Amino acid sequence: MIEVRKVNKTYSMGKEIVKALDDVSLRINAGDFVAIVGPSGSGKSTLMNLIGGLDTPTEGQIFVDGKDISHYKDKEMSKYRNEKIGFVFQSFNLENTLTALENVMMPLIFAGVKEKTRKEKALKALELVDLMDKTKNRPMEMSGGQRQRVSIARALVNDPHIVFADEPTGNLDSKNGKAIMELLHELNKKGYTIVMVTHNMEQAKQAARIVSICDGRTREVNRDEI
Ligand SMILES: Nc1ncnc2c1ncn2[C@@H]1O[C@H](COP(=O)(O)OP(=O)(O)OP(=O)(O)O)[C@@H](O)[C@H]1O
Repeated sequence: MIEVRKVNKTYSMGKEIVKALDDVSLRINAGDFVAIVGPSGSGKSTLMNLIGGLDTPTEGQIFVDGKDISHYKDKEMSKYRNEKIGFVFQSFNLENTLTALENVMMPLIFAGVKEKTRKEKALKALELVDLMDKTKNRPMEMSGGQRQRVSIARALVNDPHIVFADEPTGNLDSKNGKAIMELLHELNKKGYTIVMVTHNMEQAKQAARIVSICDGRTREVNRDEI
C-alpha cells in the first residue's frame, strides 16, 4: 500500500547539511500496526512527514497505492492528506472554540462534504471512540484522554487509508495512555492501518511491527531486541 523507496532527506542549515533520512526503504501494508522508535533527532518525524504528505523527499520515491507522491505539488498533496491520511498528535491539536462534534466534522468541511453527511459521519466516528456522551463538550470541558479520543475520531472521519499517531499518549497519564493504546489496537483489529511514533518501549512491543531509526537509517527489529 505504501512503499518508501531509497529515500533521502537533507536539510541545509547555512553551510551545514543535515541528513535526516539516509537511504530509507520501507513497506507498509494494509492492516499493519507499525511502531517507529528511535532517539531524539533520529528522523522519526521526518519519515512521518514524508509519508503523510507534509514534506517531500530530497531523493527517492514514495508510492501510495501505486502512485508516486514524492513530486506532488501543494494542491495534490493536500488532497492526498485529506483523503488518505488521518493524523493524531501528542498535543491533540483541537480547536478550543469548537465542540467535539464540530472538531470531528472539520476535515469533512475541507473535503466539501454536505452538512447532513458531515454530521452523520462525525457521529459515527465519535461512536467508534466511545464518546457519544461528549459530542457537545468543548476541549476544555474534557479530560486529556477524552480529548485524544476526539482527535482520533477526527483522524478517522474521512475513512483514511492510514492513521499516523505521533506520540499519541505523550501528554496522558498512564491510565489514559493505556486506554488510548487499547483503542488504537481495537481500531487496527477493525482494519485500520496504524503507524505510531513512540518513545515508550512497552507500547512499541505491542505493535505487530517495530521499525527502529538511528541517524536517519531504518531497521526492522524484533520485540526482544528492544
Ligand atoms: N526543518 C528542518 N530544518 C533543518 N533541520 C531539520 C528540520 N527538521 C528536522 N531537522 C533535523 O533532522 C534530523 C531529524 O529530525 P526529526 O525531527 O525527524 O527527528 P525525531 O526523531 O522526530 O526527533 P524527536 O524524537 O526529538 O521528535 C535532526 O537532526 C533535526 O535537527
